[in-house]
Amino acid sequence: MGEPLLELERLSVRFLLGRQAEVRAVTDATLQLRPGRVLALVGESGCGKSVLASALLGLLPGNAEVRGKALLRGGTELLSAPEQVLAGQVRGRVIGLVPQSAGTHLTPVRTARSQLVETIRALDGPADADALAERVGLDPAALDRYPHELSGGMAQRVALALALAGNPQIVLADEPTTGLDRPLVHRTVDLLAETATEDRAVLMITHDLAAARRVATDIAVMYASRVVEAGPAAEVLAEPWHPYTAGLLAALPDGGFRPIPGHPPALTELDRIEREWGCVFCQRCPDVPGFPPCTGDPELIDHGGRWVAAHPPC
Ligand SMILES: Nc1ncnc2c1ncn2[C@@H]1O[C@H](COP(=O)(O)OP(=O)(O)OP(=O)(O)O)[C@@H](O)[C@H]1O
Ligand code: NI
Repeated sequence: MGEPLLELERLSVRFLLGRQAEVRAVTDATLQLRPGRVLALVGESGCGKSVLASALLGLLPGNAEVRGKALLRGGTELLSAPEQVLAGQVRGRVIGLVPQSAGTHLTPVRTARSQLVETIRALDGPADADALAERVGLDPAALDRYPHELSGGMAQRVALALALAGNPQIVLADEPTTGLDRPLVHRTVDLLAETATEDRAVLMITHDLAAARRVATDIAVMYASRVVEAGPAAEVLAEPWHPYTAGLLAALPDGGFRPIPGHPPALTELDRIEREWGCVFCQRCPDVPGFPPCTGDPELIDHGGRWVAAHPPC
């Protein structure tokens, strides 16, 4: 496997809310994104996925406290890089973003083409608008439409073309399939997966485990700010080691529609919960039978390329 394009080392984000209240949104996230790979970052709403993405792009609000490292191949450390570097060298050029609800990010009064051409120009992109359209499976003639004239699937393709305009090595897609019907979910994630090539990787943030199963080569499962399990997607999804991953799978239609009882803890309570219980999932853990007891250690441990916290394989 190639050298990682992006390596996160203990990336942590806290939001300071005043009066000593803190939201622990991301805790010690350690991940590698390698060329040719599609890494799905999955987990329930509110577990910290989008905050992690915003941290990489330098788009967090002023009350965020960020720790750890996010190293790009070539040496740039994103978390300490000045805004000038992120704006001029990283966003769009090394990391292309496919935003949630793609259509709403397009300017309504201009054609898709004029927006794509402008983006290509601003990023000194190597491909022209028609070539980018072809690459994402869009008829170049559709670029001459206004956003309201594009179907949901076309708008997704335009968004992906915009993300690819600066020929980035990393495509970061935050919930690219929200609000789409199943066939369109499939088309969108397939298209994303196709952009992962020998020199490019995709980081796909989603709570849609079925979409992740369809295209991800690697998966990282987040719960209450922490990555609790990570590894090759096929292995993790066929035989999860963490009871939370198992719980997510059981909640899928083909897993029997059995949602995990209870709710994730409030992110303001995580410090206390970890002091008391060791692991943030323990309060819901006993509800998943058939797993060895929790060690109470929230650290993600590497077992030969598969990573799991608190629940080592037996
Ligand atoms: N500026 C902020 N100040 C305080 N808390 C914040 C701020 N931004 C986000 N949060 C909190 O951080 C937590 C993680 O949010 P995040 O958006 O990363 O979740 P997510 O996993 O992406 O969920 P979803 O699937 O709903 O997008 C949430 O509890 C959210 O309320
Ligand atoms: Ni546990």
